[in-house]
Formats: sequence, C-alpha cells, structure tokens
Amino acid sequence: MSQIYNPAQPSENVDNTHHADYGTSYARIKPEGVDTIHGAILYLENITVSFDGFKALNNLNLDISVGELRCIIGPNGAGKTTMMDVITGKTRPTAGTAFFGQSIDLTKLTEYDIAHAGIGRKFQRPTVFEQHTVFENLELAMKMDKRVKTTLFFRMSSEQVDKIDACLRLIRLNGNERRLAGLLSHGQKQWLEIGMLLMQEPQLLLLDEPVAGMSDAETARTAELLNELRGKHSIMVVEHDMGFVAEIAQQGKVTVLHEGSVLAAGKMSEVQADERVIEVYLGR
Ligand SMILES: Nc1ncnc2c1ncn2[C@@H]1O[C@H](COP(=O)(O)OP(=O)(O)OP(=O)(O)O)[C@@H](O)[C@H]1O
Repeated sequence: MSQIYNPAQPSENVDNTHHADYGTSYARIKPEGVDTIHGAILYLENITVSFDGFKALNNLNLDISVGELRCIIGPNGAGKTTMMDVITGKTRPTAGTAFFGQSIDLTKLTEYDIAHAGIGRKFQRPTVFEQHTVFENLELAMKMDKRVKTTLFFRMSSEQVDKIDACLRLIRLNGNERRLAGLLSHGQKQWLEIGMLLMQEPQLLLLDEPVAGMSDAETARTAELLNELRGKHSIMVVEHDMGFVAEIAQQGKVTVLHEGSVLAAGKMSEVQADERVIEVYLGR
C-alpha cells in the first residue's frame, strides 16, 4: 500500500470534509490475526475490474473501520456484487489493491483462504442444510478444530452449547432449535445463515441483500438483529431497501456506488439529500 491510512479520514474518492468523524469509536474490537493497528479492517484502493473492456469497478476506493456497520447502496449494475466478489477472491481485480487489515493481500489469496482468514459472506439466497435441525446447522458451522469435531466421541462442551444458545436468541430462533431448517420461513432461513456465519467468528461479515424477499415484520426484526451486532462485528451490508438501510445505518456511513465508483458517502440523511444520488438512484 502506498500510504498510511487514518480511518477517521475516509479515503473514498469523494469530498468528505464536511462529514462527521466515523472512524475511531470502534477501536475496542481487536480482530485475531488481522493487523488493524490503523483502525481499519478493509482497504480497497483504486480497484478496477474489467470484463472485456467494460469496467464493472472503476478506480474504486473504500475502507471499513473495525466494528463499523457500513451500508452500500446504488442502482442495479453499480458494481456492488463485483466489489464483494473482489473482497472474497471470487473475482480478481484488473488493477488496484485489496487489503484485509494492514497486511493480508486479498488479491493473492484463494476464496477458501479468504474465508479462513476471517471474511464471511452471506449471499442473497439462503444456503442452509435443509435436512438438519437449526441447532445442527449452527453446530456444523461452529469454529472449532475439525479433527476433534469428526471424532466418534465428540461431545460439545457446555461453553459451546452456551454459544449456540446465545446465537439462537440473537437470530430469533430460540424455541426452533429442533426444527428442520428446511421447514423455516424464508426470513428465518436468512437469520439462520447469519447465525452460521457468526458461529465461524468472522472478522468481517459481508451481507448481500439480507432482507430481499422478507416480509415487513421479518425485515424489521432483521434490522433489530443487525443493530444488536453493531459495534461487535465489522459488517458490510449491500441493500436496496432504503427503509431498512435507514434503520441500520443510523448515524453511520452509507456509501453510494455508481458505475463502479463511489458516487457519494456520508450519513443516510446526507446521501439522501445529495442531488447526484437522487439523480442516479433515489429518484426525484
Ligand atoms: N462476469 C461478468 N461478465 C461481464 N459483465 C459482468 C460480469 N459480472 C458483472 N458484470 C457487469 O458488471 C456490472 C456490475 O454488476 P454488479 O452485479 O456488480 O452490480 P450490482 O451493483 O451488484 O447490481 P445489482 O444491484 O443489480 O445486484 C453490470 O453491468 C454487470 O452486467
């Protein structure tokens, strides 16, 4: 990387000088194995992704502070999914750098290694083990030594059971632990998948349209859930549902992508009032 970053001064390629200080209040979280000495968990710098000459990402700059809940919005085709694909190693950038903490170069790692390094991703469609119970899904996802887990005599410790219980409450599925995951509603499956990601103790959580297809009640509960995670995890949420974004963004930063670059960034109220954002995305 070419420079030392100060997350209190977001490096996105928009004018943020009039915006609030977003960066420093998350410092109490100390991600294991990821060097976040400068306060950020993710740095994307000048990322370009070309598909046969078409730039899905065009000189994109964005960083996420440790413990931040960042919402990413933007019109269809803005490059949101491609950005997540770059972060998770599914797509290699044509140019630019992507760092997890100060020293982990994501462009050099496989998807598997990136997941292992602590970046968890939830795709739009839930992918739970439908033939297993809710409890078993969380157990299967739990971060532990796989050699121990596969032995015949494996028994969970009370600490591990407590961890699953806490997760069940968080994802609003306590009381449903013995149900087959395949019998859950769409919203419940989404929560279960978020729970499965949390059981892996990721350092950065990427959520792609978590409330797509949910009822209003489920959407409201998902907002509550994410607000409970605020400050405890570093989270990036891509979403089109503006009511939901407003609920979870609160006073945090919202980034607007357009044509592969950052068009605007700031508090929800600021981006909603931004003429350029209204023009390309929110409509007049
Ligand atoms: N593998 C690919 N080959 C060619 N073009 C692609 C490829 N993947 C994405 N694109 C194009 O790149 C642009 C960005 O797509 P992307 O899916 O990242 O946007 P998005 O912001 O996630 O959109 P949406 O909100 O609809 O999910 C689109 O024009 C898309 O057609």
